[in-house]
Amino acid sequence: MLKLLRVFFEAPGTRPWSVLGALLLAGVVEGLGIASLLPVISIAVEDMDGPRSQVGEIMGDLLGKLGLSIELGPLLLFLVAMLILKSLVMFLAMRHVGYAAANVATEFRLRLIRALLDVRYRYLLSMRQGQIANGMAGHAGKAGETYVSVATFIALGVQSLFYVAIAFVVSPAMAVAALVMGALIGGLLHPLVKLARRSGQAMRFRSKELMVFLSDTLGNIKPIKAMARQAPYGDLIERKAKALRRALKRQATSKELLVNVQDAIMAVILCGGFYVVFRVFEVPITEIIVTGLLLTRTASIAGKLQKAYQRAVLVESHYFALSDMIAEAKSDPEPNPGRETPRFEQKIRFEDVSFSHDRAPVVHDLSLTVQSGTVTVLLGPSGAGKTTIVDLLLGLHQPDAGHILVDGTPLREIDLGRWRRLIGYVPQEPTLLHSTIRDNITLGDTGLSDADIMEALRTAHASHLMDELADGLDTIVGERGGRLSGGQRQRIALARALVHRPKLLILDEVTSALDPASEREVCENIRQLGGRLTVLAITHRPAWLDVADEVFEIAGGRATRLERPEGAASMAGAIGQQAGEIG
Ligand SMILES: Nc1ncnc2c1ncn2[C@@H]1O[C@H](COP(=O)(O)OP(=O)(O)OP(=O)(O)O)[C@@H](O)[C@H]1O
Repeated sequence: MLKLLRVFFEAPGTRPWSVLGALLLAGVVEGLGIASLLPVISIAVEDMDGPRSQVGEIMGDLLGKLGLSIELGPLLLFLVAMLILKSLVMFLAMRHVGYAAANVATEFRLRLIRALLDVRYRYLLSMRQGQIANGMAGHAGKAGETYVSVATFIALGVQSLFYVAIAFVVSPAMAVAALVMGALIGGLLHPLVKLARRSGQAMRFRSKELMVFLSDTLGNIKPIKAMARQAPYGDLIERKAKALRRALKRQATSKELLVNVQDAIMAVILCGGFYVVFRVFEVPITEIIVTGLLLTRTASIAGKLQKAYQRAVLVESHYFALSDMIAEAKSDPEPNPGRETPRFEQKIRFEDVSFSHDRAPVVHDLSLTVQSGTVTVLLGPSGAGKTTIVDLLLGLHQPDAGHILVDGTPLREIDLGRWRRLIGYVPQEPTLLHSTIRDNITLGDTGLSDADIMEALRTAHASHLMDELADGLDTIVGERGGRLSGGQRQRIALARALVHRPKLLILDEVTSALDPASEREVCENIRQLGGRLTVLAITHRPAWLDVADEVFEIAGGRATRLERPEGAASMAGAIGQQAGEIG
């Protein structure tokens, strides 16, 4: 219960106190309306001369102060006015709850994205994309639902509190009896509520598992189809889907059990309670009718209250799973202790750098130098550690030993944000956003003009692409850039890396999907940037040889500088040999 109250008061993007204030106001107004029933009923049964209840007295005084006489017409008008006012306040409060639910889902999604943008890179590597997608889509939507259920539960709770309070004033004995009945119902249903909670958690776990798996499936659909593995793969999916189906069935059972057992228990307890109360206590006729009405209404609200609680319990695990996901990501932010501003005017130096992802070292006592304004190429067999070296230079990983120096300043003393803003980076498998070419190149930076974009596209040998596409820069590239060829995707990714005029351009197998002629042109364009741009390229492609000033072979965790005594031909041989090893 406390956990659910936390949802109401702590959910992001909501105003709990104003909602609570409106709910209380609605309760007061409704209470006044109901209390005005007492004199109405007294008049109806012509009981005005008999003993009047305390509430009847109070209402009489209040209506007198408002200038209303204790007559049926004005009393009914007052009752109707109060009930309409209550509906209006309730509408405003619950509409606010609906808006707040939309805020909760959106705010959670934004918080998760922001947390992931700032998290330590190693943490991101350990997360599965499907898990994140599930958090964004499934959990966030359900978190909004959780909020609505909790707020509805609180609204009904406030309403029933007012009913019970009035019942107390009208007939304390009946009110006590009602409370005892409520406690009995709650106590008897508690095990079923626990069961519903457990089945909700199991369903969430299974559904997350299946979502992650389905999202991975989409990433693997091409090889599955290419090798005609649909049938066995379909069986695998079915086994996982069956586990979710079992969890859903258990959830359906516990839900229906709760609803129907609740109705049965309530019927028994209410009838029994009424029998005892009416036999033991002699209650005036007006009080019997009013408290009867109040308690019937309270019982119906208690039923709704129970359902809202049950709904909240079923979906709360999504809310807390997402909160935990965000808290976990926030608890592992990327370290950035450095304060120095890098200039990068001379060189980058790796000095005896060692690093391991797990236990086995990937980079071991590695030393190499990248001179500013040159093109440096890293070669090496697959898995040799080339991408890891680049990741170390980007500050995504920290060396276990040794130093990376930028113009003599250790990278760990340099502010990583400022350092990375000097870098243009194209990863091995560039993935484009499902958006326009403009968005893909600027990544949301509105300070970049179309002229900047076109210049970057020219350097990436992709400006002619704009003439071929009907919508030019506004062309939507499709999911993961699926509407473009592999080579076109790489060129857009290259333009993205060049558009903010970096000082250091890092290219990880960037021309691997290009035809030799396009590759030569890209290399030549990059060569022409020489002097004001330093290029560090991972490649197996001989075309890079013509533009490389330095070539390092990465093997056994170390870098060996390849000499160029016989000129380009021997280097081409070396690169060709590397490419052969990879192929
Ligand atoms: N996140 C990681 N966790 C554990 N091991 C990793 C991780 N990333 C890479 N490795 C391992 O580190 C080694 C070097 O990987 P890296 O990607 O740097 O090689 P590479 O030379 O760039 O290979 P390729 O040419 O195939 O891209 C490999 O053995 C790889 O399995």
